[in-house]
Amino acid sequence: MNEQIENNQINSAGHLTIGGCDAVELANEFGTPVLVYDTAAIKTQIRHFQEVFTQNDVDYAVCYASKAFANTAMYQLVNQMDCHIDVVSEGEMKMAMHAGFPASRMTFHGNNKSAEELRLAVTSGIGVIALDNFHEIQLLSQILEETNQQVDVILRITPGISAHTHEYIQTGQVDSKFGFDLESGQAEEALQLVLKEERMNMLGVHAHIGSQIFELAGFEGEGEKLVDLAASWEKKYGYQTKVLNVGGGFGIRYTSDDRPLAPQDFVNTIIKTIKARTSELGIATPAIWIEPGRSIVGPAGYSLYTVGSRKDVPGIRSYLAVDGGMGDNIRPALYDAKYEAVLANNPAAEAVETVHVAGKFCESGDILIQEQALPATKPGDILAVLNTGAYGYSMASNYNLNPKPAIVFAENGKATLVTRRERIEDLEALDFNLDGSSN
Ligand SMILES: Cc1ncc(COP(=O)(O)O)c(C=O)c1O
Ligand SMILES: N[C@@H](CCCC[NH3+])C(=O)O
Repeated sequence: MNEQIENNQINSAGHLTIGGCDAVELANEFGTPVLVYDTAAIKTQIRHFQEVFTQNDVDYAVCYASKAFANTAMYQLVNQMDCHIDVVSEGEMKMAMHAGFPASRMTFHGNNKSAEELRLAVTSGIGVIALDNFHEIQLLSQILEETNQQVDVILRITPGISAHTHEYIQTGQVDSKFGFDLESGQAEEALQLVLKEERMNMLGVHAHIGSQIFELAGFEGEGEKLVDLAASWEKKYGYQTKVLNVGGGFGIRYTSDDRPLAPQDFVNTIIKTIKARTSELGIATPAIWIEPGRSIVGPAGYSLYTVGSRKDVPGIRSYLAVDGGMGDNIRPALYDAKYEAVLANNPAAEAVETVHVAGKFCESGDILIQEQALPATKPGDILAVLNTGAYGYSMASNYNLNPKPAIVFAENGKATLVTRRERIEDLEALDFNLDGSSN
């Protein structure tokens, strides 16, 4: 049996359970593809992050990076857990506020925030704006003047650290579209500008070195660089950094071969690194903020699909097709990301063959899993792809006009539909006829 499944995740019917709910019954009730979250797992991970800060006795904020997965219920859940959130668009900001999430606990990120987005942020009382570039400092300055507002800001810097992860998801290295470069003095120039802005309250510094990182070294280097920067700014400008936001990026287990540290262990090391360096340099330890996305929602998510057709290419391989694919999970096609699946209607059955799990999209690259050992399957079986909670739904598309899946939250044997399946009518509603009339 797949070692990522717990023994207590198989019920008396021999089916996989998620949050105490029978996965086959969930598939029957809500249809497939459906994305199911074990919400207890989300809460437990958030608590682990919170505990590691309290154990180390530092001021902190756990800012859930909502780009990893956002819907109304998720914003409400993280609000209940006293998290902050990171938002990167008008859409994320508006949905979070609509869900009742207070703007004061939001950090607004992005490398090309529009004037409208910045205006919405400041007039809604956004907690923090993460300044990313010189154009934005100027734009925000005008908007604050025009709206007669004040705002807390942090400077996003690129610390020049290349974390060992897929090139597309590295963001902290020097050659990055995000943030102010440290080495060339851009970050310091940005500080000088912000300190002159009476309507901007300089809260601190932010860095994010990449995503799905397994090694500690990058985070240690990041922590040290941020403290060194804070110390040098204090010495030179008398400016005391109140917040060091170290971003997210804590790697998770996708396949049985992955052996990451527990996410909170990365954070423990970051906290210890920062405390040691601040004490060495004789400055106060600022509050430490983290922005985990993947580690909060990734392992909690399961994508349920129905098995359909099959193609056996003699002597080469077999393709087992499911009713979703790159439209609901682009990661294998985009990053060559690896996943594992289990047969939800019999997860304990012995594997008898290795197949390619193919999606239904018109693209040869629409292969969800390259090599998956599985028991014998037949059309109608339910396949559960594991650890699909992060950057699946949030990067979903309507390629081939396939509607996006439904989302269900499961906990203590109770399943709640939190996002209904998209209907083709939802997409048609955006369109007009050829002559421009309503259709
Ligand atoms: C600024 C920022 N913070 C946080 C995250 C979340 O990263 P992860 O989901 O890897 O924890 C990202 C995405 O990589 C990001 O760009
Ligand atoms: N979307 C990426 C991570 C990038 C995060 C954005 N900074 C993934 O699926 O792994």
